[in-house]
Amino acid sequence: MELVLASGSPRRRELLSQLGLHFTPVNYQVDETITNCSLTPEKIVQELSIRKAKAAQQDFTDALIIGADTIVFDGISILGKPKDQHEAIQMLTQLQGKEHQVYTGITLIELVDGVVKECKSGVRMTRVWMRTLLKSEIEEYVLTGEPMDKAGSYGIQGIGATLIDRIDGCYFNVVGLSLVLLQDLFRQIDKSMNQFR
Ligand SMILES: Cc1cn([C@H]2C[C@H](O)[C@@H](COP(=O)(O)OP(=O)(O)OP(=O)(O)O)O2)c(=O)[nH]c1=O
Repeated sequence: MELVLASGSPRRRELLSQLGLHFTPVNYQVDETITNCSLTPEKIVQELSIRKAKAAQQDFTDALIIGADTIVFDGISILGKPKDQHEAIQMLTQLQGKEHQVYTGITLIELVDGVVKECKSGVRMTRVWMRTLLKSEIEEYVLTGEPMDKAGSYGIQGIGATLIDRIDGCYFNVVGLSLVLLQDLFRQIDKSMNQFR
């Protein structure tokens, strides 16, 4: 049985490697549109992590597939990755000087002989406090390019660290993959990470 990470995110790949796991990274185009506007942030990341894990199913027969999704919620709107620099500036203007929440959903699908044996999902939320930012600081940060592939338009693990006052909850959840949640999902389906080391 092989471990498959259905994600194009370099952060998620680094985090799995950090655990000493051997895995096959794959990246499929998944429709991330949410049509049901009444879905909670929890339900959205759960649903999208399921879609991402399912997309990889077609190419494997015996595998443990990981899918994940991260969004930012400030109590008003749900923020994904910005579509351009203008939107990144808008998001950071909205988030600065207050608290927001980062939600990451993870789904594990166990495939045996091409059939789904187990499918488990979980969600973690981390509270993040961003300091007050000057317009010029936001513009300078966006020009670094760092925000462009990140939910909420910042990366806590990079230059974005200088924008964050404090967090409450799992740091890795903000970066895109709560490792303690991943461990818990392995346990729920009676799998050990050691099998993939
Ligand atoms: C808030 C925040 C998000 N992020 C990243 C994590 C995710 O990679 C990304 C959110 O987008 P996602 O759609 O969750 O993931 P992705 O498009 O990067 O990869 P894939 O769908 O193929 O798995 O934002 C950071 O790296 N640092 C942060 O501080």
